[in-house]
Amino acid sequence: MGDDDLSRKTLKNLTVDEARGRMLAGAARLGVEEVPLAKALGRVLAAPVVADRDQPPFAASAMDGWAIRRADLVPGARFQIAGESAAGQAYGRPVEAGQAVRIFTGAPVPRGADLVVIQENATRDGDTVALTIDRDPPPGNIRPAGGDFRSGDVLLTEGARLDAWRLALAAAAGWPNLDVAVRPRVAILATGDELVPPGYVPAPDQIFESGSFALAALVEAWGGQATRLKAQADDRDAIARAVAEAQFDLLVTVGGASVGDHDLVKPALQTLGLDLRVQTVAVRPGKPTWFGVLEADGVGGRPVLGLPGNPASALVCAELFLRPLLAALTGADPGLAIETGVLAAPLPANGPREHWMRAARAVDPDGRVRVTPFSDQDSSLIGVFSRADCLVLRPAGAAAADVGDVVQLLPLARG
Ligand SMILES: Nc1nc2c(c(=O)[nH]1)N[C@H]1C(S)=C(S)[C@@H](COP(=O)(O)OP(=O)(O)OC[C@H]3O[C@@H](n4cnc5c(N)ncnc54)[C@H](O)[C@@H]3O)O[C@H]1N2
Ligand code: MOO
Repeated sequence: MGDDDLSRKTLKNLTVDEARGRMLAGAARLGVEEVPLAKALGRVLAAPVVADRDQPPFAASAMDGWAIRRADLVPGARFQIAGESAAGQAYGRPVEAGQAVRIFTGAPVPRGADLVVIQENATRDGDTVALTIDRDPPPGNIRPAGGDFRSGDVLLTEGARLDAWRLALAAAAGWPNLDVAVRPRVAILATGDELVPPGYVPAPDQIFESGSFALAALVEAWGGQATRLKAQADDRDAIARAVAEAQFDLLVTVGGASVGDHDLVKPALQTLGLDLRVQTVAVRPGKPTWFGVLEADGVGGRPVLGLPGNPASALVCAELFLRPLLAALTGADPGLAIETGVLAAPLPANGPREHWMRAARAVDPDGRVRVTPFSDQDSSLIGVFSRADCLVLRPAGAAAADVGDVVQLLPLARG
């Protein structure tokens, strides 16, 4: 067998890992741009965020009360009130022996003071205050300077996806703008004579197009900019024209991936110079999933992911392949966030294709995640998918499994 025959043969029936490896092989961050912090949600950091100041920048009071020198606190002690330290308005002088400074939560603790007595334990009388505590709070109700983070600390690393808490950390470190990966432009093309957009009147042999809506939503959630191209009929020239006119960094097609007479997406893209890298995958659902690179423009090639038309096939393979691709194109970790659970229902032995079953999770009173795969796993069922919150992995050739067996699962981010 020549090299060409060998490589062509091995494009078919690839394992999920092999297929993903081929898809990720040439995928790297597309570019970097600076965005204001308030616009950075969901973006992937292209440079670390480093603190250039301690937080808090001063020893700060954790409570509303009175700052004193701990050694002065003897039974029956009464203190001279020397002034006030509020958040944003520090008391400028040191606390002397026998003095107390009125202090509020978040305010700088004046030099000399090493204890804040909460105001519930104080009795003020004119210029003096009597203080008592029954229990000495170990850190003196004082938060040390740099207790949250210190100048020089790496707070967030390159490749981190910005969520609410990471944005708060960058803001707390004083960063108004962040360097982030450019969002890949992802064009989504549905194909099929039978498809009409929601809102149109379908002929009796037509159905409403749904795949591109779900895929666009996933692309946006996973850090890309989605454009839904106008769906095309099963027409090689029309498909090729639509792709040739579109602007994208990554093309995702849905439908027309299989071997039928009307499955024309690959042949259409081959007229545009498609270099096929994955032809089929040993996965259920989603066997006809394919991947290639459009090299017609001679600039290194733009990736194309071909998803099957069956909704469950398209959406399972989006999780397995599209999400990692988008991660790689933005410099984020392309790994799947696999978790484990125990089966709440028995499963039969699996066939030769790795099976990702639509399933629902629940947490036991004892804290174990129990997972129930839906009984009907047909790849056409949108209703089942809409009730799933995870995919259970059944490895190729897995033996029958019982209630209580541990399985791997991929959580779905539900709204
Ligand atoms: N002889 C064989 N037939 C089939 C094979 C095979 O290996 N040999 N594979 C089967 C598998 S597995 C799958 S999955 C499907 C997928 O094939 P296609 O990608 O070509 O999908 P279509 O034929 O275009 O559509 C399948 C199904 O999904 C509906 N569809 C398509 N696009 C959309 C959309 N955007 N929104 C909603 N629904 C969509 C379409 O109407 C069909 O019902 O092929 C098997 N056949
Ligand atoms: O792979 Mo198809 O997605 O089984 O129906």
